[in-house]
Amino acid sequence: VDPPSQLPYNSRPCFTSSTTTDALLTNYCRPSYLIIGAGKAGTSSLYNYLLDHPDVLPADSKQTHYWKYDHKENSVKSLKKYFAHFPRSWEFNLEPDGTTTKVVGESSPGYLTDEKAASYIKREMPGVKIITVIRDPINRAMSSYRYNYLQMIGADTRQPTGRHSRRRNNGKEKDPASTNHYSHLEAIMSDTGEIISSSTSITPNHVTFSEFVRAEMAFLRSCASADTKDIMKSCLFDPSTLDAQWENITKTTASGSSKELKTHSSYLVRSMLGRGFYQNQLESWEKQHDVKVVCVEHLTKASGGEVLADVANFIGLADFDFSGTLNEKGIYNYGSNTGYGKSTTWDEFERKKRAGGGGVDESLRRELIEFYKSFGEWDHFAARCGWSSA
Ligand SMILES: Nc1ncnc2c1ncn2[C@@H]1O[C@H](COP(=O)(O)OS(=O)(=O)O)[C@@H](OP(=O)(O)O)[C@H]1O
Repeated sequence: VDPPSQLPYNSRPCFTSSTTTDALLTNYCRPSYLIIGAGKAGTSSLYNYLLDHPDVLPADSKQTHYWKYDHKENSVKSLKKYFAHFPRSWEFNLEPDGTTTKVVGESSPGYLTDEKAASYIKREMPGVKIITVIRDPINRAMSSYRYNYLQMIGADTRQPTGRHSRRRNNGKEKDPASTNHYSHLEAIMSDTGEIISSSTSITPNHVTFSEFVRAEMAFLRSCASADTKDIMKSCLFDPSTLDAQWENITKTTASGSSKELKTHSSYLVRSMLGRGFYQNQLESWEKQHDVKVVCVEHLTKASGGEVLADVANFIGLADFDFSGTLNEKGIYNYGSNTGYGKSTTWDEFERKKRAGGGGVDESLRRELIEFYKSFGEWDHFAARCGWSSA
């Protein structure tokens, strides 16, 4: 447990006429904490759990992705657009000197992969507390495969799950064949927990998990610079290397060209393993910010409350008893019950787990552990988070 922290901005998150010369920003308030990722590692749960603290106010949405997409504008007008996602000063119970114990935050998983975001955030919100939730990278990759690939290429029977799916059909009619096809797969996934990696016979035109990760391993091995092994810089930021990886998937999978590759979240699919290089991504953040790393494996019904108390302490909040939070709130964005504000009860979660399936084949898992080890990534967090190395 770290020593208690101070709230950012000397407890003055809001711009008042005495703290800003920019009339446009008056009464707007800055987030005091950002959950920067990792995607599919439990960011929705952490965001929603923290809202239990009486001094944490909700933003208008869990994620804005502002610092990833809009920061280039770099104008007061654009900043105002960002701060408009958060409550205004009158909701913060400001003291006459502008201080408050209340905070607001947001949770945009795309920030972690973007070292430029680290600098922009530092410039505009110095002292903001940075939180990352991480997860066994192989389980994270499987979750991403289901959500960013399987669901996206056939997201027809679901509620919208974010900006990607809202864009998906451009308002056009859905293809009835694909609706039937994937609703069948989804039914199988959610009802019986059938193993996805062996479901080729059900959906012969989708790329399997094993095909994806094998292609990505080959790609990352070939482009990561041998001495630094810095995969973020060498492999994931250059669109041309990503295109090469895409082609590689088509070449290396049997009848690859007839498989359905296109999805609106293609970047996320192309970096299913890459986004599990947590330490590599965190380096640029840790140089500039106070960073707290949380293992999702510790966010259990039994002891998740202590982890949350530690996170609250890190933000600078007053002590609060989170022991009932996880039990009450359940697990957010679980399995096919996707949605940043959608939760699944622990009983349901346990039932699905007992039903089994959907996991990663043992020998492939061993191969992936060796892969992460060869870059020095696995050993960084495996013991601390309790990832199974067997
Ligand atoms: N408390 C707790 N313990 C264990 N696992 C948990 C917990 N909370 C969320 N999760 C799992 O995290 C996955 C969702 O992650 P995110 O909310 O970050 O996804 S997203 O990137 O915002 O779409 C999603 O993983 P999958 O179910 O494997 O897809 C959730 O089940």
